[in-house]
Amino acid sequence: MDATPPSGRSSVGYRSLTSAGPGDSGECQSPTAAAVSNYGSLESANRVSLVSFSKEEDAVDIGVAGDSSALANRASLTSVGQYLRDQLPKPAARRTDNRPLLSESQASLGAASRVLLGERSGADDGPNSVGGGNGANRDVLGDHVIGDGGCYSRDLASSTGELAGGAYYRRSSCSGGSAYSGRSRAGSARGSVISFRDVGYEVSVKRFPWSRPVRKVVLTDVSGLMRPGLNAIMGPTGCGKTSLLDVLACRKDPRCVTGRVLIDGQSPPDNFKRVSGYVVQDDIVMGTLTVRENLYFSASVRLPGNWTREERMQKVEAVIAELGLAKVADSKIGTELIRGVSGGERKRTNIGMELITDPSVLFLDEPTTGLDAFTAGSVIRTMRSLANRGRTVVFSIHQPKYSIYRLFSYLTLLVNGEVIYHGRAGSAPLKYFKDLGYICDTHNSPPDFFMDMVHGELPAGAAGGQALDQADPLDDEDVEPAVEPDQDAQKDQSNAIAQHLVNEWRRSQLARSIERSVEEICQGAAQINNGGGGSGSVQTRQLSRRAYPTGFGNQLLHVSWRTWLNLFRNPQSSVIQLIVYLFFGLSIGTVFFGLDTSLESGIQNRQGLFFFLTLQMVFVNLSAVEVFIKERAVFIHENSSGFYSVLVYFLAKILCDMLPIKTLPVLLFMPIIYFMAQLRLEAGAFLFYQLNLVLATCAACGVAFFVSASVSVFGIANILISIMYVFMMVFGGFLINIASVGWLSWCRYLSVFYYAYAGLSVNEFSGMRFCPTRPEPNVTRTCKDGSTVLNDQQIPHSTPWNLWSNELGMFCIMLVFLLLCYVQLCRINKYK
Ligand SMILES: Nc1ncnc2c1ncn2[C@@H]1O[C@H](COP(=O)(O)OP(=O)(O)OP(=O)(O)O)[C@@H](O)[C@H]1O
Repeated sequence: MDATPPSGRSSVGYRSLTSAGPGDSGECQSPTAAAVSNYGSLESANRVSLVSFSKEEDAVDIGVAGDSSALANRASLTSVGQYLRDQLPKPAARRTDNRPLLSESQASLGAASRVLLGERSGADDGPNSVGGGNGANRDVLGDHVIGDGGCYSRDLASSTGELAGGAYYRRSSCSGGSAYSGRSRAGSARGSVISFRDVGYEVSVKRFPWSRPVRKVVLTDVSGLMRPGLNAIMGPTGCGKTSLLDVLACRKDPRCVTGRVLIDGQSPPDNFKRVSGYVVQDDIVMGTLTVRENLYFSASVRLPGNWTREERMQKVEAVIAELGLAKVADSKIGTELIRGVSGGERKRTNIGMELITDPSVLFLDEPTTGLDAFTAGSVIRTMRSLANRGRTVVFSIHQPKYSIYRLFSYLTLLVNGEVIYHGRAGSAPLKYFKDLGYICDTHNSPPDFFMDMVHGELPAGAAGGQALDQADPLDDEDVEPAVEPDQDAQKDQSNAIAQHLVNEWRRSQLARSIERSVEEICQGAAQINNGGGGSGSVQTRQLSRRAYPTGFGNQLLHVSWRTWLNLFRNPQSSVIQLIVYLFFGLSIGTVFFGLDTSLESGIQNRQGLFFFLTLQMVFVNLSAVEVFIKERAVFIHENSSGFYSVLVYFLAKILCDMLPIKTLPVLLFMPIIYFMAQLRLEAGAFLFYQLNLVLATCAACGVAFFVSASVSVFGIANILISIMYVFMMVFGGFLINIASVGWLSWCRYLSVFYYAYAGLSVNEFSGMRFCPTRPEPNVTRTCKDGSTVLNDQQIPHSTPWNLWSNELGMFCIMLVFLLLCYVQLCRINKYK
């Protein structure tokens, strides 16, 4: 075939896949890739990879064989001794666990030497090993036999007590050794192997809230392995990429998931979400904080409590260096108002937040979405370098450009929730599809080819087994004429092709081999469980009980610190609130200036003033409904990832948001009104006035917090809080005489307005006397006591309890709604 790129066209990026070579049968394939795509020839793959790749990036064409060869290459470039030293865990400054350091070193040394020597670990595979079993398995997971995969085989066996090196297993497994007890340097994590069998995911969908739920199948019988390296999940939009990623990351509601997911051959521990890294699609770092501050926050709450501040800082610096963020480390991330770091740097900071714990597995949901091509490339290269250091990186991606695709180690292609390919990336899938009669045009990028294929948009011939590269398909005569597509026919065709590809995959040797391997892993897991659990499962149970890496006090300190910093650096809303209070104080003080005790105006003006005061104290809290809605995504992610407990987050909001932000303006500016209006000039009465207003605003804020924690949509929350406040206002006692509403009069006890207004009235009117100052002809008017005014309004006032019961009422409303708010925060669905 003629593999020469057409002149004048950019083909540099495709060169490695388009060159002819041994085993090349016409599709986009390089000699090295072609050699390795023959799954049976593992040794030859190693040999080729060892001599072929001088650049780390090139190694990806052959998947893990490439990874291991890259490691070996590096080793040969430096020196074997140095390489081995690099692979060994560095002695910790102070041990925090009682695991034997020596056995860790021995395990790693063994692993490293096997990589260097190219030893096939099948030789010492245990009965449960991935690489063990029949030849077909060995072919499929041949890549597994070397390096990390080989470690896995030994690790699984070690957990049954057959081999030494259990410490290694515990560290690399998702039971979280690295997260809680390891003090490894950045990048020293060992990737776990995720095996999944017959995974299904179904959701109930309602067209309208009142409709009957309809079951929607999102994933069907998905099986496979995610190994150390860069594991991409690709497919057309809506095919279930994110769903599969979430199922593997244990972030989907288990009630909707069927099948089995194992981490390093064992069931994921309860705290798997906390020991693995998960980077959500939308960036959720605090925009007002710098890159370093965000990372330090993660280090403060996610690293074990016995780490010193210096050690945490070192870890942060290591992550900054690892992700190439040094130049922007002290720049703010950015908000709508603050211009911050670039999109790629923001994404890398998100990744860094997860890398702080050295997770053995890192999940990323569409990490390139919203980024330009260059930035997307730099993010994937960052992920690639993390994978090169031994991590298992699993991510969903839509349709990357070629230069990104060539960095993938493994590829999972989904269509309509089913697998059509799972295995090495590079040229291997092209060969697989070519065998099915779908040929990648020499000008086409593999990701584009996959999408065209599943959508039935391959040019005639390419889907029929004929190579298009006999003639240049971009010659004018060969360019297909633009035809208006028939949407329905196209959809039918694409569904038919998708079904055909799914059937072919199920029938394929590759799929069966992978299934057998996964089956063996599952059986191994069953044996471990039947045998009372290996050391790994014991570790898992212990870590499951220990919910958070740091204590309550430490979490509260750092979450409060971040909340404060956020408020301090984003002062607009608090400053506006202060200005509103100042304006309100001065304007109301001016209007009600120097209230007298005349019968004509003294009573009415005081009642009007108390009405406005109460109104202001309650309705100023309308803005508080956004508190939990705005941070909902951050809270869900951080809480489910084990940053802090719900109680810590809740208390931090009360201590740093509600108390200072709500009470300070009241204490500062409401005395203006008191003294301008010349209310009762007694210290006790003044202090009671302040207390009354503070409690009123806190109770109203409690109601707003409850609504904010219950609803995720700001518009709905706004309507709900308005309705609740208006309901309370109706029973406040100043718009309607409470006694006149009959049996509904009990509703006043649910009203902040009622308590606040009654408290102010009793405080002011008790003991006062209002007398006529302007005589009116033919009318005899007498003075009126304050107690008569209160009696007229059905406000009890005869005992001190009548006064203080209003404060207690507001305190109880605040407490009840805050408790309900806490319950709602706990109830928020933490599954995606
Ligand atoms: N909780 C859910 N409720 C209803 N439908 C859901 C739910 N989760 C997933 N789906 C549906 O399942 C399908 C697959 O969703 P998923 O987000 O996994 O796809 P995707 O391949 O990641 O899509 P995209 O590339 O557009 O992000 C979609 O049609 C989606 O609407």
